[in-house]
Amino acid sequence: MPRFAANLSMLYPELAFLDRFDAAAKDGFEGVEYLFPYDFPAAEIAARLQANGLQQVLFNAPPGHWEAGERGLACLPGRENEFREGIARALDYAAALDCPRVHVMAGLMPSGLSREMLEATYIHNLRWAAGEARKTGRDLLIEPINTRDMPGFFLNRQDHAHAIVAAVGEPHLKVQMDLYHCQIVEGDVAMKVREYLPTGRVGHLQIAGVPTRNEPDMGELYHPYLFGVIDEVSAACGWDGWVGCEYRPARGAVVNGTTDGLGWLRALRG
Ligand SMILES: O=C(O)C(=O)CO
Repeated sequence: MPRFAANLSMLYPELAFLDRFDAAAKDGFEGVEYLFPYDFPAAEIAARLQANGLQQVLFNAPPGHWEAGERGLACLPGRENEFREGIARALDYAAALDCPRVHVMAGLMPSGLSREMLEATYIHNLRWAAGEARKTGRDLLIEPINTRDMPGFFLNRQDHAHAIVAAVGEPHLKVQMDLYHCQIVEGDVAMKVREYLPTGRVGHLQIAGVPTRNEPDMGELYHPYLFGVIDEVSAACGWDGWVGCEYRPARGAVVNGTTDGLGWLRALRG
């Protein structure tokens, strides 16, 4: 069975953020991920992790003006200084939370700029950032995201993400492979797991039911089969990453809605 991490930005929506750590541990999770820690002092989050015996496995670098609709800065010409400040802040939090990986969102494509210019900026920024991450022994991740959920997002496909990682040429830059986005954009998910996990360039997996982004036992993907493929390929190639449960509980923000929806995980645990 893969190692599953609770995504605290989406799971336990009925609870205040800091109370979600406790809830995840009670549900048997040993790792957590979420979008952003920056509203809280790192020491306060570290205390929650420690009190619950949880590992921080992933969070995101500052994405620009999230409330104004921005979704990352990495491909945006003219925002390089802000990008670098965000990476420095993220790496400080990663050190305080003992988190081995940070997701760096690409950004939305501004109108009037060529893809070539965005790609050159993206590679330039990522090369600098991955060099900073290397100094701290942590990985930065880039994630292809579907444009139904995030119209205009620059990075959408696994092959593009792997080409970027190759072009950057830094071992501390890896791909965050979200099977939910992968199914929506590309399909053939099991074969893509077989293709990409053994490359050593996948730093993290994420899952959700497709198309509604609810529990993985809902929708068109049959996750027990995919978990078997992940287990088989991991055993063969030595992949030992986490699988983030990044879905919205179908029952929403009702008390125990997330826990009630974890039947898929209880079934795996036996
Ligand atoms: O929207 C997603 O899938 C993300 O992981 C954003 O970080």
